[in-house]
Amino acid sequence: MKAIDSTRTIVIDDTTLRDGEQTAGVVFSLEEKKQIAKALDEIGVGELECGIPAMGREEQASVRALVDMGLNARLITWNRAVVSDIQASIHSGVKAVDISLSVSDIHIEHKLGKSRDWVKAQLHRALEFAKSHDLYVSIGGEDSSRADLDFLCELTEIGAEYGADRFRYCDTLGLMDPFTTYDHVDYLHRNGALPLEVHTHNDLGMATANAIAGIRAGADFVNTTVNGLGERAGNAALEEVVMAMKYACDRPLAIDTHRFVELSRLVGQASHRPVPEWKAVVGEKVFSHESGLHADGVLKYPKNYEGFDPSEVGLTRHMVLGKHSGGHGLQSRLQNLGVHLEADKVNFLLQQVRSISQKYKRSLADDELLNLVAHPTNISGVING
Ligand SMILES: CC(=O)SCCNC(=O)CCNC(=O)[C@H](O)C(C)(C)COP(=O)(O)OP(=O)(O)OC[C@H]1O[C@@H](n2cnc3c(N)ncnc32)[C@H](O)[C@@H]1OP(=O)(O)O
Ligand SMILES: O=C(O)CCC(=O)C(=O)O
Repeated sequence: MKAIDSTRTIVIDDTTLRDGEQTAGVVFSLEEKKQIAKALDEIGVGELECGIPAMGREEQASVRALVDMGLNARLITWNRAVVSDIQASIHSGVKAVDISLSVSDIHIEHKLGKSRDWVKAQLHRALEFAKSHDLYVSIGGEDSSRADLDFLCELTEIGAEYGADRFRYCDTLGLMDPFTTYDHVDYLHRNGALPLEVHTHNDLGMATANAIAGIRAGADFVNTTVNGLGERAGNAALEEVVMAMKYACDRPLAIDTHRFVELSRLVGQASHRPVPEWKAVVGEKVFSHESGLHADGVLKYPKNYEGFDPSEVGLTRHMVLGKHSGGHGLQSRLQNLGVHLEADKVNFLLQQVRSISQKYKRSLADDELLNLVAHPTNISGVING
């Protein structure tokens, strides 16, 4: 497995506004799209895949409105390998397009009803048109992970000949594991003729791992969505890929992570897909500590049980009292509340905390703890609600 060379520039192409909005039932208003685009741009995301102009006038107007914001990020649209789709993108004002074609035999036969030769000819036609309009082009290899890798290499050669800028390897159905993703992308990196982009889906829960594997194997562009929104089980989550690059790969990207939670909540609301409390990196409770040994460890030195500081992504730490608590965690909580008890009283209180937590199947609030300190033997009398 290769280390990620520090001289490589890895570009995030975030597709919250395209694949994210393709999530069944999700629609962003123009105002929401602008807020999301602005926030992504401000934190340093390099590219935004921002819509599908072929859908019609309203989508074109929203892409145009994003273009008019004058963001630093490159705006790119999704297009079939069809001249009229690309024309619609030009009409919307973007200077970069993803030109997508199904590349697996399954799709070529059973979706397009065509042949590999048709795919090559269609790509050629679309590229000639796009390049005659000076567009930056990523070739979108839909269903690449089920395609013949040598056919993909052939497509990159056609792409290079007609001026395409990169090839997007798509695990469209999210069927890959990181090891095979690595092997495929590595093969294309060594034998293909274009820089690579990876687009991974989460159907087997491996989108982020596969995105990282693709980068390790040589892809310089990676697709993400905020909260991992996207078709079916979603895409690789922006916040996960960025934090994994920093902490799993020792290769931080130039992204301001402090606004991840703000961005996550914005997209959660706009998509009507609230963010689960346990969502990796941005879930409200992913820095909550209840278990005795963990709480003790965190109180002594947070890095004992936290991979990074919660403030780095805009979260805060919660110390929770419940069934699994230990004496140090309880003592610390009491001290924060201005209560000082001897060790034997703390031990007794801890047993009461356990009983309450088990009986009511939850943790204890501060006022319940204070009530318990005042009335240590009256368990049912100290509980809220
Ligand atoms: C894996 C992905 O996420 S790819 C992105 C998919 N995103 C979307 O589909 C969302 C937006 N899509 C749309 O608004 C519409 O589907 C449109 C505007 C693109 C096309 O609409 P319609 O013309 O009504 O066609 P419809 O979607 O029903 O069918 C798709 C047609 O495009 C063809 N097609 C599909 N992909 C491609 C491609 N990459 N290149 C060329 N043709 C394609 C299909 O074979 C079918 O053609 P047919 O009519 O000859 O059978
Ligand atoms: O660019 C493409 O070809 C399709 C991208 C995509 O959304 C996918 O394959 O899942």
